Amino acid sequence: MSTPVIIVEHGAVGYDGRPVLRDVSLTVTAGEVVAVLGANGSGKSTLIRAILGLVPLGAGSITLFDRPLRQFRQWQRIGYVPQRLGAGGGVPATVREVVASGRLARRGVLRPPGAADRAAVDAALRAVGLADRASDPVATLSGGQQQRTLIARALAGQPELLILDEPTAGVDAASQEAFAGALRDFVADGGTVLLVAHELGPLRPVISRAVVVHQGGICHDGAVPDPAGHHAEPDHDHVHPHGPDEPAGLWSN
Ligand SMILES: Nc1ncnc2c1ncn2[C@@H]1O[C@H](COP(=O)(O)OP(=O)(O)OP(=O)(O)O)[C@@H](O)[C@H]1O
Repeated sequence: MSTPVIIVEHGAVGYDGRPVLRDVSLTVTAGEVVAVLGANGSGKSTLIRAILGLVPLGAGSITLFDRPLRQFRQWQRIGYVPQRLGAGGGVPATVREVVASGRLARRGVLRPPGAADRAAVDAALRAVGLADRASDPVATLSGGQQQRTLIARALAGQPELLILDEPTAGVDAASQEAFAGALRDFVADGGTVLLVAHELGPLRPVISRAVVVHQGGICHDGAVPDPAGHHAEPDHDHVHPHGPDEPAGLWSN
């Protein structure tokens, strides 16, 4: 039996007293790539935000790397890529600077970057195919390349677990392929992945298991459903009702 990395037991989460997740149980073990699927507003993002401690559990429990979430402090073991780049536009950061910011949790803010930091940033840029854009301002990149920059930022921290919220939504085909390759390498090196997805596309062969969130619970946990399933269809109508509440701290620190 593989080592559990995430355990959610009977988790319930709501906003302003309105339940979104009622009874969710999920275990992700080391080396898995688990896709969280489900209709718009079913609570996929809420599930991963709860796992990251960004929204409180109303009931149940979450364990990360054998530690109750409440006591978990080793956030450098987890790389998180939120759904959107979010506010903060206008900051003329280069791709390298953004990716290098993924090292901060490891090296501390006051210590200058060393050879290991530079090597990790270079490796992350190569993994997502952006080494040649390292000196360019992020704002000059396409949406897909910006998303790849965020993924490289998470990889640069050399996490053991990557949590990604719709990493390929609205992303060009080349970026999706680059991302699938980066994920494959990450898992080959012993990493574990939990990601929210709508269309799996090139990711499909990398996914080892799918869970489908429906009506506050998990209605499927197993093989990746057929693409004919409504949430996996490429032309599935998908809108983003999210407000400006994406956790800026995890992006900007
Ligand atoms: N911060 C919040 N405050 C209040 N309600 C919220 C908040 N975040 C999400 N919700 C609501 O909770 C429900 C689940 O949202 P969530 O973002 O988890 O769904 P999702 O499955 O990720 O959706 P999508 O596929 O559209 O990204 C939705 O009805 C949403 O409007």
